Amino acid sequence: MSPSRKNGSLLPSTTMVNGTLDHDQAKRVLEPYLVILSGCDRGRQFKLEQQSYVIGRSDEADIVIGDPKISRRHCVFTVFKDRRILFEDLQSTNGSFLGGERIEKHWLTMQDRILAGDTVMRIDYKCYSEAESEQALYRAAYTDALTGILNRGAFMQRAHEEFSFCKRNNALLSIVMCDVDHFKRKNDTYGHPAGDQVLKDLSAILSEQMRKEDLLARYGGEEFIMLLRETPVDAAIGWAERIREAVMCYPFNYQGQTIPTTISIGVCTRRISAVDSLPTIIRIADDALYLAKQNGRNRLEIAQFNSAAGPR
Ligand SMILES: Nc1nc2c(ncn2[C@@H]2O[C@H](COP(=O)(O)OP(=O)(O)OP(=O)(O)O)[C@@H](O)[C@H]2O)c(=O)[nH]1
Repeated sequence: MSPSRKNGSLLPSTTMVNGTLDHDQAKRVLEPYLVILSGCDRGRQFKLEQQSYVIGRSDEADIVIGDPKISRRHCVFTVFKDRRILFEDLQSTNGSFLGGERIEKHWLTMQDRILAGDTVMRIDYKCYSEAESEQALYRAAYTDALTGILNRGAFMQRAHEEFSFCKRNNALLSIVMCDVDHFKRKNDTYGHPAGDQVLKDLSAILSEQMRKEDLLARYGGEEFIMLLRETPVDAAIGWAERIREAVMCYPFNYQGQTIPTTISIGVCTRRISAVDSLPTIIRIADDALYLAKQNGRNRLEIAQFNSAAGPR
């Protein structure tokens, strides 16, 4: 099956027997994918199954891109029945570009590379198995094998982009670190696989509580890190308190054994200025987490600042 050119777009063609596809053909059917070629989401790809996809930074977007230079609702890809795809910019702040020129509306071909913020994307037509093997490579590089959430390296890469944006815009940022209390004891009491199950369930609880536009990663063994965009300190505290309670009330269980679990949390909220650095903000959140441990665990501590230089 080779893609054929029609109405200016490259479309996949498929051979059908009696109007239907046999199993092998079905496996080779080419479907449209949105592929992210560069920027903080490089390597991600999304199968375009719906009629339209809004791309943006906010929770309301169908495809959320972490690039801080992308608008909350930046652009939309509309997939027509004949599989042609129309690109439209949604009056984004920084615009969308093709070949160096700002575009509002454009019928896409597979050669087109759209630039939005620092993100370059294009449409590709792939069969399921090809897309699956590429997704597997992406997962291995950017996600944690046990929990499926971002790994530390991928988190730092994205968090640095977000941090640079916050610096330029003097924006609010919250870093939340959390760590399972007495996790070694759980491994010792219930076994390592039970400990693994706790980590998987915990990451699912945290994921559920996150907005799509925020970041969650496994930072170390039983330590997780979250970056909350534009979140004032009261909202960050309320959110952290909710996850602490959600974890405390969750019936963690492994092979019939109940595993009571709590977490300690450190929160650092900061309006980011030119003097700030991401490692420092993370260290301060980690110090607050350490304090939460010292003060009895199953609690949260908030890092306090009295100057641009650091915490009180
Ligand atoms: N099951 C499991 N255990 C892990 C994993 N990664 C790290 N650990 C264990 O997590 C435990 C962390 O123990 P500590 O750093 O002593 O901390 P803790 O027992 O949680 O005590 P506090 O943090 O002070 O409440 C160690 O026993 C590690 O072996 C993992 O992927 N799976």
